[in-house]
Amino acid sequence: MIEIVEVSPRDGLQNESAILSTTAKVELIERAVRAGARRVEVTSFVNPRKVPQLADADELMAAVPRYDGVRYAGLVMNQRGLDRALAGGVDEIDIVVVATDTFCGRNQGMTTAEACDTAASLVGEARAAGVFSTVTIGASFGCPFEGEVSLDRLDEVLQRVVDAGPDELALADTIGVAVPSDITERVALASKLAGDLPLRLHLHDTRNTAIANAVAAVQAGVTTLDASIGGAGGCPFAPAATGNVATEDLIYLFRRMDQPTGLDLEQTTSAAAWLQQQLGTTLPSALLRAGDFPS
Ligand SMILES: CC(C)(COP(=O)([O-])OP(=O)([O-])OC[C@H]1O[C@@H](n2cnc3c(N)ncnc32)[C@H](O)[C@@H]1OP(=O)([O-])[O-])[C@@H](O)C(=O)NCCC(=O)NCCSC(=O)C[C@@](C)(O)CC(=O)[O-]
Repeated sequence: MIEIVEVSPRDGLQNESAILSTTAKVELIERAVRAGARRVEVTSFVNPRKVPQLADADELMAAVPRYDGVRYAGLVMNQRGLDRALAGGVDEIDIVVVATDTFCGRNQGMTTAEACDTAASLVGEARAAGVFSTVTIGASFGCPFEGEVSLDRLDEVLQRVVDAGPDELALADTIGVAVPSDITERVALASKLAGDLPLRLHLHDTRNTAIANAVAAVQAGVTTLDASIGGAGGCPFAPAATGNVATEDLIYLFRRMDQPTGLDLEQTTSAAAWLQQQLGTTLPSALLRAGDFPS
């Protein structure tokens, strides 16, 4: 079984010029849940001046309906964010550490080492509160400011993140530069350092490699992948960022590879069409353009 974590309400919306209402965000989450999503990253608890698209995180948490077996995650990067996420009743927190100092500074005003220290403290507090934690390492495959991220650098960051003790580790291809051989190599490194810690991949499709990378990830033993309805998304602090791999494109891929995801393709594609209309933009999803096969 491939587990797809739906990130459209957070990553999908954070870089859009249109700001959806809280009601529309709730509808997006409900549509994802109706399509079968069981883990949804619903928002982020960051400085609202830096990411105005998600400034209503507290209101959203108060408004979103809860369903048995569905876990809601919130992105946090500092103590204030954790406090808000816990007050909102998230089931999971996702903490970000960016692998290069330049990008980490632009994203969250810290060096990578400071972000690792912060992550360790946030993980500890989340665990004490009974909340599951993931640490996502941004720019694990390349940085828009520093270029290549060496294996040695990733090794160093991975060790510090593993020492922080999260429940799950994620490698992110923030600017969509990875190719399948990079996935194989870096998943092997993470698996070696992380032991039994569950590993998740967060792929952006900036250079049309995300589907190939998803196949490589599964072949390397990763069974949890992030994806976004319609392929919406991108990091506002990375120049020319584009969206995540589209959820419906992964559902199609894995269905034809006889690897169930538990997600409904028709409902997900219909959610993508709805989201496209809400955002007033053309989303990059292939299934939205071409339709299912056989139809
Ligand atoms: C990290 C912070 C929060 C540090 O926040 P900061 O602004 O550097 O912190 P500060 O201590 O200088 O505070 C400045 C103001 O922000 C407020 N503030 C401070 N923190 C919070 C908070 N949590 N919630 C609400 N307000 C907050 C704080 O109260 C203060 O308000 P003022 O006194 O000026 O009125 C900030 O730099 C920030 O918001 N950065 C945005 C980072 C972000 O959202 N990036 C995009 C998501 S990461 C991503 O996309 C990558 C990922 C995960 O998808 C994987 C991948 O693809 O790589």
